[in-house]
Amino acid sequence: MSDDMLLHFSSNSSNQSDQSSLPTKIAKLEARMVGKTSSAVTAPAQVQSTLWSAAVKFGSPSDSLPPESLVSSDDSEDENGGEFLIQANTQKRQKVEDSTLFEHVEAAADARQVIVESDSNKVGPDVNKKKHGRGRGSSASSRGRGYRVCDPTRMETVFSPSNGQLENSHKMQERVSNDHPGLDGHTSLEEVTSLRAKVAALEEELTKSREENSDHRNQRQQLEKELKDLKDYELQMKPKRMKIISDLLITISKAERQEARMKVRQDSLRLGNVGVVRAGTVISEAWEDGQAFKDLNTHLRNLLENKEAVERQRKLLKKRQSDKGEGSDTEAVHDDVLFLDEVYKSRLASIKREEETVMRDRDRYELEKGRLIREMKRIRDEDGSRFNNFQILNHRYALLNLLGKGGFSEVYKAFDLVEHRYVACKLHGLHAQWSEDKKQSYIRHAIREYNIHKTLVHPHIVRLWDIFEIDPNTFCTVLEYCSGKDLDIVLKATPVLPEKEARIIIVQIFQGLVYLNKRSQKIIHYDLKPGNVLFDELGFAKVTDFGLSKIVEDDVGSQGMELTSQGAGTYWYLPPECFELNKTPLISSKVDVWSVGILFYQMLFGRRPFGHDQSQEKILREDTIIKARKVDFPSRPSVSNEAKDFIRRCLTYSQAERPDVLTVAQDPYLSYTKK
Ligand SMILES: Nc1ncnc2c1ncn2[C@@H]1O[C@H](COP(=O)(O)OP(=O)(O)OP(=O)(O)O)[C@@H](O)[C@H]1O
Repeated sequence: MSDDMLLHFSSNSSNQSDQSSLPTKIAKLEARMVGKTSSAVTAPAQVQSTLWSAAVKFGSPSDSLPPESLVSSDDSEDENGGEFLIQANTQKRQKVEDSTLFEHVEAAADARQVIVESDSNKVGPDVNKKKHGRGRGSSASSRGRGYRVCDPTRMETVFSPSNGQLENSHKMQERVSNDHPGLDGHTSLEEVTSLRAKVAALEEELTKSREENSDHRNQRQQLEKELKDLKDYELQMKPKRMKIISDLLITISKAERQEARMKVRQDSLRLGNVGVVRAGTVISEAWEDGQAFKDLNTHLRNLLENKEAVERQRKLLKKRQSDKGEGSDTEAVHDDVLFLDEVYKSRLASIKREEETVMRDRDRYELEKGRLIREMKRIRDEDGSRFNNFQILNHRYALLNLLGKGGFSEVYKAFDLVEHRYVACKLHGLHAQWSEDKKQSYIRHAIREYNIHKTLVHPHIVRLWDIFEIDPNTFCTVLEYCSGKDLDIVLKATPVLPEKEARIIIVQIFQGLVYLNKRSQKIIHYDLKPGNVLFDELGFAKVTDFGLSKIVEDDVGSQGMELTSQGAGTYWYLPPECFELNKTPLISSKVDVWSVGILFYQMLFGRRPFGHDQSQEKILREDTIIKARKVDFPSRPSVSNEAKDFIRRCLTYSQAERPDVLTVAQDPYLSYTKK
């Protein structure tokens, strides 16, 4: 809005001030219209142009007269139309005059509002928010009126900030009153008074907002300082907190170690221990059975003696009967013999039942003995380990107790003090006496394994979190911790699993394998065996150990990739093609299919189908797997025909005919969908 606005307004209102002559003018115009003189169009056109100009300047589009309507009225050749035009224009003019007057007062008020707002815009974000709320209300009302767009830049040209905007708004108001006598009325004075009150209230609010703003700034500074102090404190406390957590974990682990050793001592008394045996000058270790085994053996011996005694008596009875011959009182003798024989038979049956119970107990003790021997070995390995004193590795992994020792590594349960979770730290040690070449080859192998494993993220594959060097001869890989033991330990405790349980394990392994085979770079695990299937606390099966894994390159033909590391792996679980000696074998994901078939068989029948009782060396020497053309199933335990057929498919001798991982994954036997 500018001075133009006032100018237009005053020109318009001067027309209006000439109201006394208006009826005369109208009469004249009507007379001309009746005579249809050319001037009949001119006079209303002037009125219209003034009105239009005023309307454009002040009226909202909806209230104002659009030029077309004026023109079309002008263009009308109809007599009555001409008369109507004059009346209509007169009414319209009156309307515009009224509205411009009203609009003008409001324009002044809004102008002040804008000034206050533009001032408050400089106050700060919080105040702005408040003002925006109000601003939106104001602009909405402007929209209703149409033309009064709250444009601070336009307003500033009228209300120069040189002497203070609010002062200017007062002046503006005065100018509006002076320029337009129509505003001197009672209503406009009231309006002005109310506007002044509004301005005063807004000024007060502005002052308050400024104060609030300054308070907020102070508060913010205070909070920033507090945050910084907290961060400093956190930084200072972090090592202390780590220390407290690791101390607590160490206390728990020490208690666990003590408990484990105590249990081993107690179990040793019951089940046996490793004793030192001297044979001349040679000292060796040998297992000595504990009291439970001794008692069991005594019981068995007694039962055997008892059985022999009863059988002896039975034989004598039969002999006596035959010695007495035909001449005796046959009927009475016969009854007596029958009676005694029945007593002996009954006793023998009872001895047999007792023997069976004792044998079952012995099997249970044997399993406990196996667990005890493993635990003894673990404790011995833990005691002999150089990592057994609760070190914190890489400033974050608190080593706790040894989980087990593999061929070249020790696996410790550990706590990640940064991520606050249990992990398994696998410590790979290079033997000091190894040649440099062997060390380098081992490191290359481990890095390769790490590079394969680190990219694998799947619920049925153990996660690899980290790798770091401990010293030139030792490095550590950090794995997802699986608290539920591995399948090897499970099968040693319970050699035969129910089909349902075995099947769900196989399904999970296949889900992991499908993931490996759907990646852009397919992976053959190549070392699937019970020890490489771990369970988490919820019982989810997870595949681990990618030390022998192969990445299938893109350019590999349909037959598979060349097996360059022949001889590695665990022979019970490898398919016939891996033992091919005449040429370099070609392998594919079908290797893993065979291995899972063996695993499934072992879970169901408690033994491996090929070379179960043979050593690795004997399997190789006797070509056990090369001869493994057909799989046989024991009659017990009973297993479904579907399971047997599935195993047959996995153990298809011919590599070409054996299904690959993705095909087996579709096998109906593995499907859990409702039929
Ligand atoms: N991520 C893990 N979570 C829990 N326990 C684990 C984890 N990884 C390995 N273990 C346990 O640590 C022990 C040693 O594992 P490792 O893989 O070194 O031995 P292995 O498989 O017996 O030997 P190798 O790999 O040399 O054949 C095993 O008892 C295994 O169950």
